[in-house]
Amino acid sequence: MRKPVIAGNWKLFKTKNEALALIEELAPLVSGVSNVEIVVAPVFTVLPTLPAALAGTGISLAAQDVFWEEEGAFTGEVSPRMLLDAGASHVIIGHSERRQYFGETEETVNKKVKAALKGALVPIMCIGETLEAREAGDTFKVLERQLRGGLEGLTATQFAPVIIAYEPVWAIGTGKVASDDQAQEAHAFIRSVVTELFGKPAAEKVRILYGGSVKPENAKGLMSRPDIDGALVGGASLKGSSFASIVRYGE
Ligand SMILES: O=C(CO)COP(=O)(O)O
Repeated sequence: MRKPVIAGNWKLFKTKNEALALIEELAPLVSGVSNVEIVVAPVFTVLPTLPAALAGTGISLAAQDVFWEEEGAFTGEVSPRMLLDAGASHVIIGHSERRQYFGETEETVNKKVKAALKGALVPIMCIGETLEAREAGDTFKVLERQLRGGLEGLTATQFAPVIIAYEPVWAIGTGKVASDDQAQEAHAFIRSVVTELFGKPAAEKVRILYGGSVKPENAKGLMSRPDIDGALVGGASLKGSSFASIVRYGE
């Protein structure tokens, strides 16, 4: 059995005090949840503020990006070691917003995934097709390219901690969630590519999260599909009540 992961990507929202207020609201609402892994991903500057507030809540901390070098003359970047130092255990890599606005490519995603693993961080590697690619019938082609590129050079053992997030770009922030069938179809395909790359045991173990307009109303339907092992939530993670409802989708 794969333990589901519900992760909140706060994107470019929440200052320190706003983040602390959100955790104060969220923590009691998810206390006692042990069948789901809960992760929140604030901006870099907020990371070191949260470990004290998260202690004993069972909620893990993720960064939204990472650089692949450990240290050096790389102005503006943050390394895996520094994320660990700030209290993060996970890191989102290759989000479509980074691919779209900040020149992230399969090659940079691959370097970041490898650096995160080497630095003992759990990578949450994001992939997903644009509307254009879906309409052209290229969804699987894009997903396969992003998977093979992002995971290139890893052994099955190295791959083991990786979490994959399928986020169709057309569903992000649009309110247009993928149907349960569309998401399941993509997730099953992703698992089949992981089987080819790393073998069946790795594919059976890997958690594949769905992201794109996940809300309390649609979480349960998505999560009931066999290959959907969690959610990467944007907008609905910014409020304690809605994020907690998604975490408690099964109740
Ligand atoms: O990009 C996302 C999470 O990483 C999804 O964002 P929304 O839930 O706001 O659509």
